[in-house]
Amino acid sequence: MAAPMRGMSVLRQAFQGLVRPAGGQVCRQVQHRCYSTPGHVQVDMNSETGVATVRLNRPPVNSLNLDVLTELSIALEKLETDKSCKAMVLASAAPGIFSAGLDILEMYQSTPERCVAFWRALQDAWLNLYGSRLITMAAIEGHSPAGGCLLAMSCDYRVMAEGKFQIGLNETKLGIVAPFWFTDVMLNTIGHRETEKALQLGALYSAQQALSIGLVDKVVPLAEVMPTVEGELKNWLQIPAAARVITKTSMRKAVLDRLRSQKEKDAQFFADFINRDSVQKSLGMYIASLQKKKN
Ligand SMILES: CC/C=C\C/C=C\C/C=C\CC/C=C/CC(=O)SCCNC(=O)CCNC(=O)[C@H](O)C(C)(C)COP(=O)(O)OP(=O)(O)OC[C@H]1O[C@@H](n2cnc3c(N)ncnc32)[C@H](O)[C@@H]1OP(=O)(O)O
Repeated sequence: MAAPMRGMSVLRQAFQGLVRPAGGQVCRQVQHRCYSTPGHVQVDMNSETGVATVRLNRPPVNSLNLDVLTELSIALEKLETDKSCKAMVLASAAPGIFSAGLDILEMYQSTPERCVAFWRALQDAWLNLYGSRLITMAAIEGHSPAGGCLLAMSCDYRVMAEGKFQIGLNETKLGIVAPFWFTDVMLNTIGHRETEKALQLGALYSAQQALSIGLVDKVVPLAEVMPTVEGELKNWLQIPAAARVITKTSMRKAVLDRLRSQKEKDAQFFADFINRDSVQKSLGMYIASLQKKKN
């Protein structure tokens, strides 16, 4: 195993295949490169098709903490600069869940410094995903509330499993407020009227309801989600890449620039907002209600 290089995090080196982290695997084959680390984001690059599958892997519910968001950002950056990569499928390695959204424990009784670091990691992951040159598709094989919904909406296309799973920005139900850039992405996805209702109510939609308002693009049985994504990708891959990328960039630029121009202010605002007594009280009650559900 190569020794870690100075000035470069072990995590980043692991993703670049330079070190083999303890307990992890870095496998290189002719057609597939899998970057499997003890971390929470698995990347499988098919070099024959140019399609990478990125799986969130933080059981039980893929809640997004500082580590997951940092790993996701690094994985996306790496794929962005990989000339052989044309498309990325965002999926989950945990059954029944896409992502439960932000890790609520990162927002509850945390320090202001940790809150700022956590929020910066979320901003970077989102900027990398929403601003990606790649074709991005979400394979939603389970629940996808809040931050999970943000990730899915930030892709170019969404296929969701039918059944009991729900998707939506439910922040108000936790006593918190969807940040402006979450709102912007939802506005771009389902339009003003539906967003206004969805955000005020903190609505969580079934797959069929989500389809009817345009929050997802296709609903299929669970086992068909991945094959459907792969089929749809074939259409997208036929479009000349430069024309598609310019179109995507021009449509998303204003929303991306809005956050880019005020990242630090946004992070400070989050830390201040989340540490308000009233917000902490709401979060505490929400955490208790999640635990009570089980008893
Ligand atoms: C004026 C102001 C203007 C602007 C605002 C400025 C700033 C913005 C401020 C704040 C915005 C912050 C944005 C937040 C976005 C988010 O993503 S918040 C997270 C919201 N997520 C949820 O509400 C999901 C909650 N979870 C569930 O509903 C269920 O767990 C789910 C349906 C996903 C799965 O159900 P099930 O399979 O039955 O699993 P369990 O419920 O049994 O859960 C298993 C264990 O996981 C724990 N858990 C679940 N979700 C989370 C989570 N998001 N974070 C941390 N932990 C989670 C759950 O408690 C169980 O733990 P246990 O086994 O009991 O220890």
